[in-house]
Amino acid sequence: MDSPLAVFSSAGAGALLVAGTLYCLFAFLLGPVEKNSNPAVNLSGGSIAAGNVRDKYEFRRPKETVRVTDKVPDFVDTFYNLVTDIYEWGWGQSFHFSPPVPGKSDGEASKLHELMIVDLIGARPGDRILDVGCGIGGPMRTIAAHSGANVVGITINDYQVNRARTHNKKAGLDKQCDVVQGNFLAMPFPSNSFDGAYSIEATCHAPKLEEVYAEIFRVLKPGALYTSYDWITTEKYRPEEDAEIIQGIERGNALPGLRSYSDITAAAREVGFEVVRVRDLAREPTTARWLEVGRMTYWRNHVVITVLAALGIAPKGTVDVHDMLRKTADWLARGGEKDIFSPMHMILCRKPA
Ligand SMILES: C=C(CC[C@@H](C)[C@H]1CC[C@H]2C3=CC[C@H]4[C@H](C)[C@@H](O)CC[C@]4(C)[C@H]3CC[C@]12C)C(C)C
Ligand SMILES: C[S@@+](CC[C@H](N)C(=O)[O-])C[C@H]1O[C@@H](n2cnc3c(N)ncnc32)[C@H](O)[C@@H]1O
Repeated sequence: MDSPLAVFSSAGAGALLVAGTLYCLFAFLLGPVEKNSNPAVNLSGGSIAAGNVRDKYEFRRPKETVRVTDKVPDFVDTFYNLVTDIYEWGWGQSFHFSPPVPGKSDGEASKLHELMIVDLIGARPGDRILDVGCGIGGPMRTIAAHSGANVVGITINDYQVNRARTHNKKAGLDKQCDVVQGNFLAMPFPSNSFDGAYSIEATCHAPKLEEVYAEIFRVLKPGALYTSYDWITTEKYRPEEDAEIIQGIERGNALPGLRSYSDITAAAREVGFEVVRVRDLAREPTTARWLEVGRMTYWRNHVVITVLAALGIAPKGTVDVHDMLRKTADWLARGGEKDIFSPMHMILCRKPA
């Protein structure tokens, strides 16, 4: 007969095995902890009450992209209420793409892409830098920590302001990083008050690019630099063949209409900027490596969200939003593969001294 100690230790080993298996399954389903500063159990509708998420999603699902100029900021705000938690959970704290860097992980490549901005605009300790359309502040924290500059971010979405402030505090950067809710088409900042500015994949939400550029121009000090990574259609885009792909991208990302690469330089010059440099950072390699959402990842996330929504932990409607994002990812990949679309068209401008 087994000694009581032996029985106890084999039961203990069994329990440990079950616990270990459950933990691995849980970690597999919810994703790696370091990536998910926002675990799946926190998925919400942003500032929209959980019970209203489905109605709001129905509201923002028109077949046509919203093009009525004065409705765009509200529409974009609703969009970010619906997607912010899913983005943070499934992508991270930086809501943008980045070119792959050989030998570096996706996270490292994303940081390098953000750090390039420090060099481009020459951000230095003590400078006051503006982040136009800051999301939940991933890039802001990287740039502030690396450069020693103070960064002020603006986003239309109140929920993102709260997330960004929480993360700034956690990172010990709340003295250097400030976030305000507001419309980048009419910013609550005095003229000539920033030493530099940048925007990452945000000005594509502006119905008229000249309007947001004019605001950035106004708040920059003379001689200061502004850089933008923006979404554009490339010279290979043929509306008669490719319109469906571009409309798919616009619909799934709350864009009022993608602009051609040539419109970017024209808009910058129109508001008075000197254009210093222009480069498409997505052109090599030509495949859409910047959007590799594996099928396994999608299905894992789909299962997690479906279960959480069925249990009433995630709001009803989250499954629809997630499904919409998967379709969006397909349109983005098709646009990238055909080389008719880039999310990383870089422009560097100076406000004349
Ligand atoms: C600049 C913008 C957003 C760019 C990207 C951050 C997001 C564009 C598409 C998003 C995603 C698509 C698929 C999702 C996936 C189905 C889910 O399981 C996990 C999250 C996704 C990967 C999600 C993450 C963010 C994007 C890549 C726009 C709005 C101007
Ligand atoms: C794709 S996210 C990019 C966020 C951030 N730049 C990053 O890379 O993590 C676009 C951002 O632009 C902001 N935005 C869009 N339209 C805006 C507007 N009219 N005024 C202020 N912010 C706006 C959104 O709220 C969101 O924070």
